[in-house]
Amino acid sequence: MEEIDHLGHERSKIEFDVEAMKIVWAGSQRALEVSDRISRLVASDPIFRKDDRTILSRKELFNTTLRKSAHAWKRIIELRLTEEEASRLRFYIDQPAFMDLHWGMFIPAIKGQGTEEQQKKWLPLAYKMQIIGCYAQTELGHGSNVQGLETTATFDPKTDEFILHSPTLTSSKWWPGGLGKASTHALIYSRLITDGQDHGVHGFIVQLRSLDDHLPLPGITIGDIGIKFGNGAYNSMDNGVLRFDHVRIPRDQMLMRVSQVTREGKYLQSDVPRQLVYGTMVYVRQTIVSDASCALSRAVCIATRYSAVRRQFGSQDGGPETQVIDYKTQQNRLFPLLASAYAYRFVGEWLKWLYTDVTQRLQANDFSTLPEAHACTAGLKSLTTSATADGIEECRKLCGGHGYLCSSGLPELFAVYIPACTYEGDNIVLLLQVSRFLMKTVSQLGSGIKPVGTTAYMGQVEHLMQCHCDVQRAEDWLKPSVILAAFQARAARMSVACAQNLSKFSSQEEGFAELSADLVEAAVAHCQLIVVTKYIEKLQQAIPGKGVKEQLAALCNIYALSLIHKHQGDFLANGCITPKQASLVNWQLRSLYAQVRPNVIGLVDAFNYTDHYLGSILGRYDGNVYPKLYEEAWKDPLNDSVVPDGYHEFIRPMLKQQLRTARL
Ligand SMILES: CCCCC/C=C\C/C=C/C/C=C\C/C=C\C/C=C\CC/C=C/C(=O)SCCNC(=O)CCNC(=O)[C@H](O)C(C)(C)COP(=O)(O)OP(=O)(O)OC[C@H]1O[C@@H](n2cnc3c(N)ncnc32)[C@H](O)[C@@H]1OP(=O)(O)O
Ligand SMILES: Cc1cc2nc3c(=O)[nH]c(=O)nc-3n(C[C@H](O)[C@H](O)[C@H](O)COP(=O)(O)OP(=O)(O)OC[C@H]3O[C@@H](n4cnc5c(N)ncnc54)[C@H](O)[C@@H]3O)c2cc1C
Repeated sequence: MEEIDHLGHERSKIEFDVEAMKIVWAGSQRALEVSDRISRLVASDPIFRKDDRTILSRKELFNTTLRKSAHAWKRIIELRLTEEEASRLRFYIDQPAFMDLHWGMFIPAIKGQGTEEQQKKWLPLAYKMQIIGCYAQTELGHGSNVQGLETTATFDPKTDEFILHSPTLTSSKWWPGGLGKASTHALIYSRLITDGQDHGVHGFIVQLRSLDDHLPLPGITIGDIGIKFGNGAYNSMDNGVLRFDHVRIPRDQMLMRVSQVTREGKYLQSDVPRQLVYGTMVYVRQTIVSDASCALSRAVCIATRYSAVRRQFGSQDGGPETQVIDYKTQQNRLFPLLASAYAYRFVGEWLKWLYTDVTQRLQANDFSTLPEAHACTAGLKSLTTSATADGIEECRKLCGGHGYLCSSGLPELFAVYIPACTYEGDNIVLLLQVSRFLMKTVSQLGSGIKPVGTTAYMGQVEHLMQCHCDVQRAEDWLKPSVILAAFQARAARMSVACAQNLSKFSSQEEGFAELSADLVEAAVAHCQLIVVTKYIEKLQQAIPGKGVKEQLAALCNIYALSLIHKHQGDFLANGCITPKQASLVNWQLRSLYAQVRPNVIGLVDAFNYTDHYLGSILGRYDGNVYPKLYEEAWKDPLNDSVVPDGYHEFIRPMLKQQLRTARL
């Protein structure tokens, strides 16, 4: 049967080169080729099917995780996939699994915190999957406050061993992914005690399960922590609980790049900063920013295609009703999310560069950029995941009732995504780290230390405190210099106001506690400025392809102006813009929406997602929504029988009872 493209009319209107945009989104021609090839490989392999995920029991679901992971690993070896291809394979399989923590945290932690000797011993085993590792930091009683962890690792000089122990219930490790059922080893974060002295939290490699029969080793109690939010979703992951009862490990299993314990039990600290113990979190937070663009773009792709298919009201003379995407309210909700997906893509690319740069510097013992790398990864992780979680839910609402069906793909996407606001650092806790960094920057302004990198704008603080926005007409809001000046003035004024208010308290800590809500808002303003700046810098590069740069520029303006509109309270209260200028923002936004409207299907096609990856009937590439929704409904297990299983036991007696009552 001939396939009809129900979105063909939309595609015929596109004014830019979609293939060229695909390259921009993927990062390079080669990255697009890899992505395209691997996504098709996954889509065509029945073991990677995922359409039944929301109706599987927890055990069945976990079993598919094991099957998919083992099959993926087999394919990686058979096809000799490169690291980049393997990571694409993981992405398109699209099921959280213990492998994520093994490759995403266990291995990076050994690389970042292990000595050369330790890396030589453990990495080959981990790379060949002869051991499976997880990252066990969080405890039942403490997650955000890492310094508050209670697990102890006490050195015993008699045997040259550490004794791992969980002294209280709240010291039980709780949450680590892969810990519950799959991992054989863990990187355990615990307090190091030598000679009765507590040296704070350090990392230790600990074997948990036998490599022969997978049973827990003596002294170890271990299991899964239970069902999490939503059907399917993150329940494919075995987040675990773990307790130690005086478990002994050799001394050389403490990761010793940052500090060491000698054979005699002496504690030594190298000149590497203590914060490197937190280095793996910096690495993962950076990856989470790029992941945000993927999750948001996926939801936006579904909502955009469906909004072009869906029609409500407005039929003239019996003609078709209006496509819901043509309602200005729909555009005002959807297009800023589309723009955000592109914005997070570009800031994610930049953050990856920043992380690579700081890693190279660390290897050369240059620690100067570590505080900025920490602030940027923490802040952007927080900003992008919060906006993405809200954005996915908005996309569900943009799809009306059908968005609530699991077959829309949106409920599972939302459920799997929202913990990103919590894991790798609660978003508020992370923004408070950014605000500490900002307050330090402001306090050093008079001391001759020139702010650099993402805080360089603070160097012009005197100008930023009194400058006036130059906008007279709506089109003036299209000038990058005008947008940047407004965002810089807002961020600087909010930070300076916080610093001034902090100085009114007798202690810094008291001030921080009291003003934390304002400090968080200042941190958000700073992070939004980073995203806007990096997008504008991206547009200064050569971007080939007919109309591609124009579309990206329109989206950049939508991103920035929709933020000014949303946060106009900040901009107005701090005198960065006038009420008249705020209203011109809306005029300009409407005109930008009209400019991108014919191109939105092209802009989501450029993500190059397969129907398998999208996992959504509403987001199908061909827009053939209604017949497929109808077909899908009949596949529900409830429809296996015409009369439901409980009819004779429950419904029939009720009906008969009513009949008898009625006769009475
Ligand atoms: C089948 C295919 C196979 C192939 C597969 C291939 C690839 C797969 C790859 C997979 C995917 C890749 C990656 C993804 C992996 C996983 C992601 C998915 C799931 C997520 C799993 C979740 C894991 C976790 O959640 S782990 C636990 C995370 N926990 C936290 O984040 C805790 C948050 N708390 C903290 O970070 C800290 O406690 C704190 C809040 C920062 C406070 O710390 P404290 O020491 O008390 O600090 P302060 O006193 O405030 O500060 C002291 C000083 O230090 C500075 N600081 C703080 N942190 C850092 C840091 N990280 N780096 C540098 N500096 C830091 C701070 O600013 C201060 O500085 P100052 O003294 O100058 O002011
Ligand atoms: C799906 C998932 C997977 C995870 N995987 C892992 C893993 O693999 N390994 C691992 O070690 N951990 C893992 N975690 C744990 C995760 O890292 C922690 O849950 C996270 O760091 C938040 O810590 P918490 O749970 O202690 O939250 P809490 O700190 O208890 O937060 C509770 C509330 O208190 C607020 N709050 C806390 N401190 C402050 C403060 N100083 N100022 C203002 N407000 C504050 C928070 O904003 C939040 O609203 C995972 C968690 C989840 C949900």
